Amino acid sequence: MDRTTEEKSNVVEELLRENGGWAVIDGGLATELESNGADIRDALWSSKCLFTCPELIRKVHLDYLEAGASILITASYQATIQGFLSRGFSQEDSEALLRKSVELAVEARDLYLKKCPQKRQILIAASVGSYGAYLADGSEYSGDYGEYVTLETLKEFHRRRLQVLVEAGPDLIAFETIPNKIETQAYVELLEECNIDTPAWFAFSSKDGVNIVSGDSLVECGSIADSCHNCVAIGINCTPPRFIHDLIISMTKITKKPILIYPNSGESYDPEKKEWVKSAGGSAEDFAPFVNIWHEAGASLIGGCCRTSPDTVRAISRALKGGA
Ligand SMILES: C[S+](C)CC[C@H](N)C(=O)O
Ligand SMILES: N[C@@H](CCS)C(=O)O
Ligand SMILES: [Zn+2]
Repeated sequence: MDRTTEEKSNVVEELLRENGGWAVIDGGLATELESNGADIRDALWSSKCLFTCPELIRKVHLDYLEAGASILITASYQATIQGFLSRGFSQEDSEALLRKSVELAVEARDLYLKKCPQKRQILIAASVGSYGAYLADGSEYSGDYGEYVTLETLKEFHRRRLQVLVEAGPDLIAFETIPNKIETQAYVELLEECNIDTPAWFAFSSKDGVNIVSGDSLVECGSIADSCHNCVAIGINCTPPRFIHDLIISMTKITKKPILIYPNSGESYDPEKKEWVKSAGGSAEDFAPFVNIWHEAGASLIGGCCRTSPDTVRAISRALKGGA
């Protein structure tokens, strides 16, 4: 049965209510694909697995559900029509790969719920990585797209991709690792222009605990997201754990919507080698001891991003349930 727009827009609130005020997002999908042997040192990064090893994506989704995640983020972070076309796929096949990312997560949810004695709500969030992710040069961590990339360029880049993902029927759209204000604005305008009624979250990345990675103001970008009627949660992802607390405090001042955080391990990414390197700022491979502090500070949706694993998710889940 088709859900109404109102039912769709309440999915996050409902999940939080059912769960007592918090919910666990999964961990790094790409990281776990690599841990399972996938080679994603490629311009398509993890979206390469959509055509090389789709069954592995389904397995990793299942592993995250078994670890306690209630929200699965699809393998579409770096899946773009332009990226697939440049690799020789047709328009039709490129769109099918985008849909496949949602289908694999839905299949994992169905498999999990079939064998899970305690039924629980599980949401599928269709990942939309930035234009910088598609460029595959690490520019999602600088937000520097050069002077020729305009608001219209970004809207044109994301439009069909967003429509195809929405048509595949996810519960949510996850705009992730958003690096700058112009891309935030592009997403908000596209949701409206395309009459999309699927709810969305906006997750920004920061490397100083104050602004988002481009230097654009978190307060300003978060407020743009907050004013979007599709937006059901705002937060931070792929950001070192040491910055998270201050960022949550900043967000509580600009939104009443649920706040989400899914930090990375604190390492930094080398886009040329496509490897993660220990960062001088120190790393916190296991940030589970902090999650209750972050929850008290205002975050209600908590998970992990790059270089986190099902073990991280298990530890987050245990900590939020009141375990050690
Ligand atoms: C979130 S980053 C680690 C994704 C990969 C990056 N866009 C690249 O292609 O190198
Ligand atoms: N959700 C992405 C990473 C975002 S930085 C992944 O597939 O791992
Ligand atoms: Zn990440």
